[in-house]
Amino acid sequence: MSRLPAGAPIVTAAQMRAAEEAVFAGGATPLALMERAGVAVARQVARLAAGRPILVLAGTGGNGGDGYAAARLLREAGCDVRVASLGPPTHPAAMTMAARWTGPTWPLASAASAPVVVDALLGIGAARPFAAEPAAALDRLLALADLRIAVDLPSGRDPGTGEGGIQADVTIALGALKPAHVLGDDRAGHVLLADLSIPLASDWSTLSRPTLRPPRREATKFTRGKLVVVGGAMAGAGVLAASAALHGGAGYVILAEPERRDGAPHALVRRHVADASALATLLADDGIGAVLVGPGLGRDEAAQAQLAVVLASPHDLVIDGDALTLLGREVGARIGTDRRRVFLTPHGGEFSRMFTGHGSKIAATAGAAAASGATVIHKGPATVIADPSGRVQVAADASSWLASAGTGDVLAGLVAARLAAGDEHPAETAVWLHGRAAARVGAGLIADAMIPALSPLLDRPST
Ligand SMILES: NC(=O)C1=CN([C@@H]2O[C@H](COP(=O)(O)OP(=O)(O)OC[C@H]3O[C@@H](n4cnc5c(N)ncnc54)[C@H](OP(=O)(O)O)[C@@H]3O)[C@@H](O)[C@H]2O)[C@@H](O)CC1
Ligand SMILES: [K+]
Repeated sequence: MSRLPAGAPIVTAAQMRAAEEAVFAGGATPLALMERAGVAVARQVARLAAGRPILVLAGTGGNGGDGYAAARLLREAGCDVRVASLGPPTHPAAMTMAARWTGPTWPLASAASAPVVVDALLGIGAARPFAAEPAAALDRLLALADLRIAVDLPSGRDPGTGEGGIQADVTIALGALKPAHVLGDDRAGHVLLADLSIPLASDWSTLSRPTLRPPRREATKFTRGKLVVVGGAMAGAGVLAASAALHGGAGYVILAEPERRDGAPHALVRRHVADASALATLLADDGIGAVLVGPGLGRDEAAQAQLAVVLASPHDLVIDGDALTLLGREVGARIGTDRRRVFLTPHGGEFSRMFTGHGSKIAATAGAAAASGATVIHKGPATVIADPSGRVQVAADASSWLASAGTGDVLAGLVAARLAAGDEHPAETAVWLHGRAAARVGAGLIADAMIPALSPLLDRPST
């Protein structure tokens, strides 16, 4: 997945159409808007084709209209362009664009391929799978291409969920990103966003770059963020989370462990907490900024008792791993968000054990946040962060090397550190730091290696 623009709105197909209607109500014509799309597509295709012959596959709707417009502009610019048509356009503006195209045109079934194929068959209006004949022609034409550029969406991809569609190398998103550009598999390839000057308002966006500031001059280790990480049966998970919290900006991190252990990092304050009542005593401290529970916790009775103590404490919470599974469907009833902030960090399996999600990953996560009153950080190739107010940010371009043991513990520690340190957007900052640290470590990363990569990011947030 490509590096997407930060803080870019993500809209549903319905929101996109409503935004277009508002532009038309303001006086622009559908033909003028389609021409803008054609200009944006032609510019990118010319750059990417770099002189190679181009075949534009044109559908019958608005997406096809964009294709005819781009084909004309590319031909006027001196490119070698042909069109393969799915059939006569039915969309009024597309009919005009097809009439303005005077270059060579073949039916899809009998067209020869080209090194660069531009897929302008279906965009947000894809209504059903292709019939057998166009599907076979499409397979043949795409198989012979060196570069496959999709206009707006890879044809057949569900705009809302990112499921299905042809395999593209590059997708030019028109006007705004849709969920299909950030969710699902890699079939959209490298996503480019073409600005068509369509005003948009959305609660959903790609992840924003965080504002990171050094500690205040008068800060102490305690005011910078005092965090308790509740460790459990798997000692390494707690240490990873606590270490990430230290390197992620918390001033004082206590790792509460069921057994006496020591070792690096020595800046970590280790407390032996033999049972739930000892944990309750430790948590009876107003100076605690946040508590993290879940990494390596286990799922036995002792874990249940620890979790109950954490939930009974008044502190802001980050709940991860086994603790999420222990909460299951009761999560909303048990966490109590009226007097504190709660952050849940499930991967897909944990999410489905807690919530009955509907619709796309974005919609399901937003629904989970609204239902539970917590901020939900739904991890995966696209990590969706939804808060109870309906605000959603999506981090879709993280390294696939993050699919590795312990990286979730690092993320949970980071969220907890930012929460304890008073960051206004702890989830967003943590996910951003996590993604950037992974990028710095690169191929073959292990979770331990991400931790030293975190601190430099606090100093140079723009890298
Ligand atoms: N957003 C913007 O601001 C702008 C958007 N613009 C562009 O408009 C696009 C949306 O246009 P759209 O609404 O006409 O839908 P689109 O994707 O062309 O598909 C509908 C057509 O495909 C057909 N069809 C459907 N399924 C099919 C199948 N399986 N097999 C075969 N045919 C099938 C369907 O036919 P029907 O179902 O009526 O038989 C209908 O003709 C958008 O993605 C963007 O590219 C720009 O022009 C301007 C600015
Ligand atoms: K397309």
